[in-house]
Amino acid sequence: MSWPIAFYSPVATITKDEEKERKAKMSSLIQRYKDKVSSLPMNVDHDLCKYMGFWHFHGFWYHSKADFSVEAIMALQDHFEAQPTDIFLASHPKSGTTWLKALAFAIMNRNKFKTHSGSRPTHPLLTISPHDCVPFMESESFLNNPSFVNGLMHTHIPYTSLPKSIISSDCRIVYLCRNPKDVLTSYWHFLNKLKDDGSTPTRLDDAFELFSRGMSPYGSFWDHVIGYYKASLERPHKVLFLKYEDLKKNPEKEVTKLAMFIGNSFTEEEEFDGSVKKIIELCGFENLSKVNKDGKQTSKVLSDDIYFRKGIVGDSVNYLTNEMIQTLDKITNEKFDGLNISFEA
Ligand SMILES: Nc1ncnc2c1ncn2[C@@H]1O[C@H](COP(=O)(O)OS(=O)(=O)O)[C@@H](OP(=O)(O)O)[C@H]1O
Repeated sequence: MSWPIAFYSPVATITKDEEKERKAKMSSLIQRYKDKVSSLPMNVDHDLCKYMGFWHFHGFWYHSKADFSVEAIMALQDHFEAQPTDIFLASHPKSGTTWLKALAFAIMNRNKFKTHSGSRPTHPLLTISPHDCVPFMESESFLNNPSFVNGLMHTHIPYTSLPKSIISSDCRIVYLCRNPKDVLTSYWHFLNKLKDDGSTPTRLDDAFELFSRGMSPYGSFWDHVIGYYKASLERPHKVLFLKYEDLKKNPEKEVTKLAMFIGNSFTEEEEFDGSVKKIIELCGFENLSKVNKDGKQTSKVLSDDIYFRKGIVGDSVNYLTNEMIQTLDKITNEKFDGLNISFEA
């Protein structure tokens, strides 16, 4: 079966009729995958699945309430054709995706848009969300209209479940990893922000129990990290492994590394004239959270401000109990045993 439309179409310009036709074909294709998804195993063995159900697919868990993603992954696996020049940003949810999107977009488009000048600044990151600058592959809007600039896309798909062409085309992948305790803390806050309809908030100990059993969207968190980490050792020129904590601690070094890896190294002049610092500032939590603070847009599923909370390292100590911290540290030590992955916080 071939994809009903040309799937790879950078910044496609299509007519309204073509768009309508594309959507109709896409929803019938997705419907076929929905039938497959309904036969996947779920975490029904657990009390919490009443309000936090997860499908199990190719060794990872996917939130059943956001069930579109599993169909989308199946569709992408069967039909997505990556190009060798594409750049894929990858992360487990709540690991700093928004930040990575902003940085990669700003680096790749630094000669195109103005951040500061006497005239009106034109940089998209001064007015719109990083999520609108870099599309999320397994989303409905991307599948319906796969347009993007510079071949830059983001995915949460685990390495072993990526569409095969992403590996075989030899394109580059940047993975951002974060301390699991902060990932859980961020995810739990996010879950409850989603419930601004007054429904019962998710309790932290419930979120903790599921997370530590590997049940987070695209989890287990640890297996997600291990997949990309090992790939970065096997294919260092094609897979770059970054850490949120390193970006916080030494942003210039990490941003320079990122720019070099994606083929947009800073020139000596740029390093000298403060260009790296300007990008870091533009993509910093302070600036982006300000730009995206009035995020309630009716046309969007999620508001822009939902991706910004504190943006710091180690906030988990303010929420997790000592017992939770010890359990997560133990899992992390066991899972990452023999791997050079560690976190300060
Ligand atoms: N620019 C910048 N710098 C540093 N940190 C940032 C930035 N933007 C977002 N954040 C923080 O990242 C957390 C959200 O994670 P993600 O962006 O991965 O979320 S998502 O997966 O796209 O839904 C979430 O972390 P917590 O504050 O710990 O909840 C955000 O605040």
